[in-house]
Amino acid sequence: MAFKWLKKKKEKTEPPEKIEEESLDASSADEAIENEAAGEEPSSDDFSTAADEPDAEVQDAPDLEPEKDNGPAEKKAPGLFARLKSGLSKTRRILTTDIDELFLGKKIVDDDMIEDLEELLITSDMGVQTTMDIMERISGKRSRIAGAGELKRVLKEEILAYFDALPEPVPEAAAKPHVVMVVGVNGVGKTTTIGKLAAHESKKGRKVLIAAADTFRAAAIEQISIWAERAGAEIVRHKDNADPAAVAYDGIEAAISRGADTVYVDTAGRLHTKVNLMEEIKKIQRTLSKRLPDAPHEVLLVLDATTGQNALSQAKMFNEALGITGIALTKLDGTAKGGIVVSICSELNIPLKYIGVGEGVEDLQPFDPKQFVEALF
Ligand SMILES: Nc1nc2c(ncn2[C@@H]2O[C@H](COP(=O)(O)OP(=O)(O)OP(=O)(O)O)[C@@H](O)[C@H]2O)c(=O)[nH]1
Repeated sequence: MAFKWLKKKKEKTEPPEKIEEESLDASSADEAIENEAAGEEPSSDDFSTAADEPDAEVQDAPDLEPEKDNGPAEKKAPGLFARLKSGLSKTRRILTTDIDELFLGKKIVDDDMIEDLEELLITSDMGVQTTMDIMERISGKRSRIAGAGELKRVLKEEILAYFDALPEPVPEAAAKPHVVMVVGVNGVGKTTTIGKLAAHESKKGRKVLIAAADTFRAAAIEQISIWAERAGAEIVRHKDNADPAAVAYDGIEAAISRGADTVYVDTAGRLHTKVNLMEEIKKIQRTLSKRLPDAPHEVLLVLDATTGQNALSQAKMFNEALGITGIALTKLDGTAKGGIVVSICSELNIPLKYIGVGEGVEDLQPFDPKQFVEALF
């Protein structure tokens, strides 16, 4: 494909900023769908009223009010899907509206339509390579595509094929304690993701311990302590600027002696291009395996969807350094570029485990390929 649309791009009347603004309205419209979701409790996502700062270095979880039951699974599922749809509304608005428009006044897929579709996929951040790949396969099927609905169905099929080809994720209950080291660049949502995962685990009755190994930023220890308290998890923390590997070691030690099921190791955000910081994180990983062979069982890389294709280079470098076993992709609700999910799955051979579609606890969801494509188109 020659990407002829690049030449035409300047002629377009609607700049991306405009699309984002309009999409905000779509987002609120989708909240209505969410509210309709049968029997769903709103998630408790206000963490501003946190309890006092803990003073002991190793702390027990406080007794918290048990969380409200969201009802039986069959009630919960539509609620989660509605959240997913709501979170992906910016991307969906671009993909579906524009695909519908492609077919206005036309009955068959012509060359112009192929070019426009190519542009659409690139705009949603599916990446050049993945887009070319998809377009080649769609071109081969164009005689069978007679309308927008059929085109969306074929696109869903093609995208699902990437998801199906991914390796199986690490099973969660295989080791006790199951040690999860959480890594990523600054501000992608590592701490928040740990907080949400810890809350889910605790809710399932599993004993969770968090090692606050992000000792670089004073506020980070406070932030993770608040999440731990909220989730009913225990926390191991040292003073600011302590050796993060020592915190990680003490975390595993405490988890073994207390019979914790899962340990999350929070690490400081670091640029994947800074050699010394990448060496530091490798040291944390080695230290974990010294105390517990095979640990960390999971190296979870958190990526921010709003950074687009840059997320791919982050993933490649973290993977080279540590061997990433799973990805959590956050902030899909903040972008019209949700196509990055497809790009990540097609270009990296790493399971996408979780996606973040909002700030509430329930907005971090296990990645479900079928639900994702349904929510996308
Ligand atoms: N809208 C939205 N915001 C999110 C999501 N996940 C995380 N955030 C927000 O992203 C911001 C940064 O999250 P943190 O968890 O502090 O990020 P971090 O990676 O731990 O940051 P550092 O420790 O500084 O590297 C916070 O304001 C979170 O609420 C998401 O899925 N959607």
